Amino acid sequence: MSTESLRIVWIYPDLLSTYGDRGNMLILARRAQLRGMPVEVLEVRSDQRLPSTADIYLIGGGEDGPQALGAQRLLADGGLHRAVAQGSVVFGVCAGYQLLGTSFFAKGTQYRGLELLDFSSDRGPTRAVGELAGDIDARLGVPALTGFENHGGRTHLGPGVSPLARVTAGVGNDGATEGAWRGKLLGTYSHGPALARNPALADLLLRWATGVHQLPPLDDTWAERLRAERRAAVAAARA
Ligand SMILES: NC(=O)CC[C@H](N)C(=O)O
Repeated sequence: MSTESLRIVWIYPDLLSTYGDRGNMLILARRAQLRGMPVEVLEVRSDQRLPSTADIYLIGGGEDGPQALGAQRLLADGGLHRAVAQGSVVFGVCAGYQLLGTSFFAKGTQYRGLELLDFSSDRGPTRAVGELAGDIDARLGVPALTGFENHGGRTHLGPGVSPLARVTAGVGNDGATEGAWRGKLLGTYSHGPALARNPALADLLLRWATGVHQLPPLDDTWAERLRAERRAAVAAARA
């Protein structure tokens, strides 16, 4: 951790925050506080400089226009690249995931991404809308992914990244894999919000940020109920 407290930055809430993505910040802060960690949360708007010394950076989803603008601002700012070079954790959702790669499409135009992860995104034949589920890379030690997706993009992974999950319901990157990760950078198409629906993923980010490998367990009764309810909804939609 960079300072006494865990510093979480939410990047551009004015541009990138859909389908409950703000909940990711609330969940991370809460799960850290319940473990006795002091937390500082900073919301950085797109007209502000991005600090490069935070521990965790969150980027949410967005419409094509705000996504393109967000990527351009982040490239011009350079703060996120400096933070990544210093070992910060980054968690990107949907548009915030796509813009971590080399390129993406928005409103029919190809835009340069931040080139922090080895993948590119183009457009799919249809919009992917609905429940998204998958089995997460066993190396991450996190149970099955559950989320909600709504995107027109498809993402093609290069050899420099690993898929976050193998899809069991929905589309994710391309109908086979979902999300991507390398080092302490992780992206997903899951909204819902992703970290409320996948508390183990929130704890993975906290472990990466703090270097603490064993976090005290929390009472996840309500999260488990939500996960079971969503799993049942996916099964019912299939029946
Ligand atoms: N929900 C989102 O963030 C959408 C991302 C992107 N604009 C797409 O449609 O693929």
